[in-house]
Amino acid sequence: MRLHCFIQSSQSSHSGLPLQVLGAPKIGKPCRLQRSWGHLQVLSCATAARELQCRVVRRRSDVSKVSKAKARNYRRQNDVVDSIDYKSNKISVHAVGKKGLGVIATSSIKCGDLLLEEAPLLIFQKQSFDVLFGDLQDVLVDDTSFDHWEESLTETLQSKCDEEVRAQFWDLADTCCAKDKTALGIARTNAIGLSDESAGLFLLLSRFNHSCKPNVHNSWQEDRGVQVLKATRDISEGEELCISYLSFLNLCAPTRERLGELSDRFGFDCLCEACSRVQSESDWRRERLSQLCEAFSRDEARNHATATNDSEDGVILLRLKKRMPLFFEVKEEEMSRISAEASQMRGPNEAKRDGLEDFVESMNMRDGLRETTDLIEQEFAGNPAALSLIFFGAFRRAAGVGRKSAAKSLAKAAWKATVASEGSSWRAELLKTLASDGKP
Ligand SMILES: C[S@@+](CC[C@H](N)C(=O)[O-])C[C@H]1O[C@@H](n2cnc3c(N)ncnc32)[C@H](O)[C@@H]1O
Repeated sequence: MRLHCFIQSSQSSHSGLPLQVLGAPKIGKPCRLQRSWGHLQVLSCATAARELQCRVVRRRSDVSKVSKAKARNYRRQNDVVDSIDYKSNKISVHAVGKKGLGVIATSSIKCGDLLLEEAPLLIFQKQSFDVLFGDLQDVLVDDTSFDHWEESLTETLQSKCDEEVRAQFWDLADTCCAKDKTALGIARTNAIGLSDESAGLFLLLSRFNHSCKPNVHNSWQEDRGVQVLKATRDISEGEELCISYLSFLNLCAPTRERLGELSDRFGFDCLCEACSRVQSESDWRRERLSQLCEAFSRDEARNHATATNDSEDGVILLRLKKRMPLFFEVKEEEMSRISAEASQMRGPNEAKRDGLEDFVESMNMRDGLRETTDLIEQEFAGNPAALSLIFFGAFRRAAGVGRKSAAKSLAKAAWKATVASEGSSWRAELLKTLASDGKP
């Protein structure tokens, strides 16, 4: 059953979801998002899609006058492309063949260049996760729930967003619907996990397609309320800019598994270069990388793989984790604990015996790191976000067994890689401190 059919057949009425309006976070000024969310937050829409070095350029002067209905059909009537063109001297939205629209480099870009900082248009709270990330069939089973969400979202957009932002929202891709777009279909296609507790929808970030060999890294910086996008390698003018919809550990799965995951969770057959080329060598390298990753960041790998139980909540959480494009999945509180532990590093004899001996036995850290960084170079063009994950895992291991000077060097390497992939985030700041004196 298609989503649009379902809407037409539904008779239920809107019972109203709690909504909150927030002022838009100011880029550059720290702002902590409110915790007392309703199901859905709407940030001030006039300024919701703030970008750095990137302004919205309207190629068609009549787009802001496009009604919702027209906006829904806009892409069909106009054969895709160019309804709205977000342009800066570095990035621009264009048609990229079968993938629909995508983001293209309009000039050459250096590794570590900041491409975009964007605040979310919508923030969804945990209660929305099943409708956003659950199986489409399950969402369609309960028509009351579907209508409830559809009407709530539509009304929110209508009442809280100006016409221009509404047109941009309705212009986003909706891969759930065969015919007319729905607000929920757009949200399901474009919403992105921010944490275990929230997801967001971004107007420009939504135009970035996925690649299993991404050249852009996006990180959610909660203290500033923005997604920060940075180039993970040098990029030539005209190249498509792609993020990863999968976490790093999932990117290390063999091609067939990745294709299955992307098809199951996102409903598309991946056309990226990594999935299109001859796969055997790449699959071998990724398999080896995932073994090494697991050794370096054993805890995160375990959480990532098993952060579920048989409950529905557990399954949704696991799906969310798998689609969070975070390479560096460590919470702020956990980082504080780690840094506190690191500041009191104990000698090897006092080190905990919970598997660390196995680790030291089975792996020569230096050789392991060299092999890992070589593989990341070959498979992911030296992606600094992947490197930061590895160096941070190695730092934790070294700190855990009391190898203080190795731990400091690894914290320094993790700090540099984090700055390259995220900028001066709180994680980078903490790593910098750990690299200098081991204390937060
Ligand atoms: C968040 S949107 C990305 C922007 C979208 N292409 C557009 O036209 O607005 C996600 C959708 O883009 C398409 N897409 C993204 N990455 C892709 C890839 N690697 N291969 C094929 N399709 C892709 C899929 O249809 C997917 O559901």
